[in-house]
Amino acid sequence: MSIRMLPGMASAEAGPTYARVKGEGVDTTHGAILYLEDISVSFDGFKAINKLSLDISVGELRCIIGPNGAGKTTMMDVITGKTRPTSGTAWFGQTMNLATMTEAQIAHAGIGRKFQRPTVFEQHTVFDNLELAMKMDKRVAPTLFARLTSEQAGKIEAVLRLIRLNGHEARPAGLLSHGQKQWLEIGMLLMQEPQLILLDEPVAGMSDAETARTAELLNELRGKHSIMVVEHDMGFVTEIARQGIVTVLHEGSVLAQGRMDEVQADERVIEVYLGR
Ligand SMILES: Nc1ncnc2c1ncn2[C@@H]1O[C@H](COP(=O)(O)OP(=O)(O)OP(=O)(O)O)[C@@H](O)[C@H]1O
Repeated sequence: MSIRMLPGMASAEAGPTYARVKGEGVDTTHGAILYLEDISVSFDGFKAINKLSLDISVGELRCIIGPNGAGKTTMMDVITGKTRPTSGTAWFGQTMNLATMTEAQIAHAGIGRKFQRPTVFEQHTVFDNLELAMKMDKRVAPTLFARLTSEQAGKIEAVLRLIRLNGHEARPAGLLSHGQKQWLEIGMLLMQEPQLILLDEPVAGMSDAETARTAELLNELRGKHSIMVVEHDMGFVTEIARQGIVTVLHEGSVLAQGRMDEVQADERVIEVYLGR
């Protein structure tokens, strides 16, 4: 991460920002869950994001790639309300203007983000982590110590299978491998049923086998959730992009967009990656 901190800024890794509840009232009648229009972000006059426009369709798995410093993290910070755009607009569905919402309101509306570094509750078991994530929903907080309904238990079971941690549910999360912790955190996001999931470098630090399993996991989520994945690992991106759109960011703008084979063959993309 090439993030320079300015006084008063919160750390990008400050902690989990889970979407709290399934988004209600997200108007996706025109088919898009997210619209970024002409977004710019300046830090002391330096344009980290420069007139960026991008939209994500409902159920799409969009991969975002780009060299270091391209503005990928800053873009996610704008979507989650951590950084305010200097100009431009960001819409969640047709009607929610993200620029007027706080980080907590955006999370509550249904945008869930997973940071690069896993932030699971290490002392708690895998099962408890998933249960706690589900019960962070403020509306059910009074039932924090109540028994799970069979529907809730079934949901946890389904997520455990999906994240390949069935059989590990009684283990303290602190004893999991790095990859397993990342899957658990994805599971915790899923428990909250976000409308849009943002994953920041999900396979960073994973073994090849863990990376392959993460690709399988994301392929299983395809079509069921709207997901934006920022990743440097091109093999992984190729696995999950399939025939979908890959967006290449460079100097804060969209440099190229298309299928993975198309963007990989694009001279401008080759140039920024190889620095020719
Ligand atoms: N808080 C900040 N203050 C000043 N400059 C910043 C700040 N955050 C990011 N930048 C700069 O903005 C540019 C974009 O950074 P950003 O972290 O969004 O890029 P990135 O594409 O996520 O890079 P990487 O792949 O290395 O994580 C970089 O030049 C970075 O140094």
